Amino acid sequence: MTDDRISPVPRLAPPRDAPQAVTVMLEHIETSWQLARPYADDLAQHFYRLLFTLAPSARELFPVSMQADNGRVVRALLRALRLVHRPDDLVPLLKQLGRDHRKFGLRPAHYEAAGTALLGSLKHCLGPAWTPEVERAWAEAYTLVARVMQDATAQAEAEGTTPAYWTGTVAEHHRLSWDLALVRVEPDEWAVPYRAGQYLSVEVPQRPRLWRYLSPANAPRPDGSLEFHVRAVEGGWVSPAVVGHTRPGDVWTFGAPLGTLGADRESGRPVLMVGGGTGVAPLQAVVDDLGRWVDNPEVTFCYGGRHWDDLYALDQLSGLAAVNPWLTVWPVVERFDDTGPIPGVEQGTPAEAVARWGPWHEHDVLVSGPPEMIEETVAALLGTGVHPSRINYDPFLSA
Ligand SMILES: NC(=O)C1=CN([C@@H]2O[C@H](COP(=O)(O)OP(=O)(O)OC[C@H]3O[C@@H](n4cnc5c(N)ncnc54)[C@H](O)[C@@H]3O)[C@@H](O)[C@H]2O)C=CC1
Repeated sequence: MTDDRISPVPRLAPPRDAPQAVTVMLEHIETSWQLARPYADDLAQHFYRLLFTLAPSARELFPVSMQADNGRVVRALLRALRLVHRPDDLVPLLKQLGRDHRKFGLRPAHYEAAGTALLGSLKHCLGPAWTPEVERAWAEAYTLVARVMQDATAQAEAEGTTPAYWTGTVAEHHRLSWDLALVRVEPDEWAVPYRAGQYLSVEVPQRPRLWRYLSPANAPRPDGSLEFHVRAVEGGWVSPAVVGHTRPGDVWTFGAPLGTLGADRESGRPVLMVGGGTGVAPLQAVVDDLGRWVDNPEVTFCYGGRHWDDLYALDQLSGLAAVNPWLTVWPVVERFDDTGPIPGVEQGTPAEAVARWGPWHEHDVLVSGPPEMIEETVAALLGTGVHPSRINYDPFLSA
C-alpha cells in the first residue's frame, strides 16, 4: 500500500475550502513530492545524515541500528506536511503528537534541525526542480506543523498535570494463539489517562527506542491496568519480541494517548463497529466502556479474521452481547477450513460483509484493523451511501 491510497487522518469534519495561498502551497508540495518520491530511500538516508550532523543529540532518540527505524520518522513527517490543507483533521492529531513527543524531551533546536534536514534532503533529491517557490512551500508547511506540535508540548508542560511519559510493569503475558499474545501491564506510579478507543506509543525493554503504537483492549480501569493484544508480524522488529520474549516484571514505557475513536452515546444514532484482526482492540475497549451503562445506542459489531481461529476475542464479545441487548456481534472470516461453513459466521472480508449487509447511512461507523482493511471498508461504506463525516478511523501517523 502506498501512503496515497489511504488518508492517514480520518475525515471527521467536512473539508473546508482552503485559502488560495494554501492551495498554491499544496500544489508545489504535491508536484515536487511526486518527483522526489522514487528517491524516498535516498531522501531518508540524507535526512538522517543531515539531522545527526546538525543536532548530534538527536541520534540518541533513535535505535542503535537505523535499519530498524526504516525511515519511519521522515515518512510520517512528509505525510503530515502533505495534509496542511486539512487543518480541521490535522491540527487535533498534531496536538496529540506534540504531547506524545514530550517523551523524547525534544527542544526547539531539534525541530529546527529536523526542518533544515528535511528541506536539505528534498533539495538533494529534486535537483533543478527545487525552485524558490517549492522551497517556500515546504518551509511554510513544516513551520505550521512544527509550531502546532511545539505549542502543544509547551502547553502540556505549563499545565504540569501529566508526566512526559508513563511506565508500567508487565503482570501477565500469555499466548492466545501461536503468534498472538495478551499482555497485561500495571501502572508503576500514575495510570495512563487515556479514553477507551485511543492508542498509545509503547517502548518495550527488548527493543529500546523502537516505539510502536498499540491500543489498550480495555476501557480505563480503577487499578489503571492495560491489556494489549499483539500479533507477531513476520520480519517485524518489535512484535515478535513482545510475543516471544516479554516476561512478567518487564517495564514498558508509554507516551501520551492519541486518537479519536469513540462512540457518541448522546447522538441517538446507531453505531457500526468494524474490527479486523488485532485491530479489534480499540473497539473492544469502546464496547467495554459502553458496558458501564444500561442505555446505549444499538451497536452492530462486525469482527473479521482471515480464519476462524483468528477470532480470538469472539468469546468475550459474544459474552458481552449475551448480557447487553444493545450489542450484536457478527463474525466474518475470509476462508473456512476443511470442515466447511460455520453457522452464524459470514464469509468474506469485513468490507465485503458491510457492503452486503447495509444500509448504514444512519449509523456512526468506527473502523479499525490493517490499513488495507480500513481502506477497503471505508470505500465499501462510501459506496453504500454513508457520509464520510460519519466514518471514523485512526491514523498511525508516526512513532
Ligand atoms: N494491536 C493493536 O492494538 C492494534 C492493531 N491495529 C492494526 O490492526 C492490524 C491487525 O493485523 P492482523 O491481526 O494481522 O490482521 P489480519 O491481517 O489477520 O486481518 C484482519 C482482518 O482484515 C482483513 N483484511 C486484511 N487484509 C485485507 C485486505 N488487503 N483487504 C481487505 N481486507 C483485509 C481480513 O479479512 C481480516 O478480516 C495491524 O495492521 C495493526 O497495526 C490497529 C489498532 C490496534
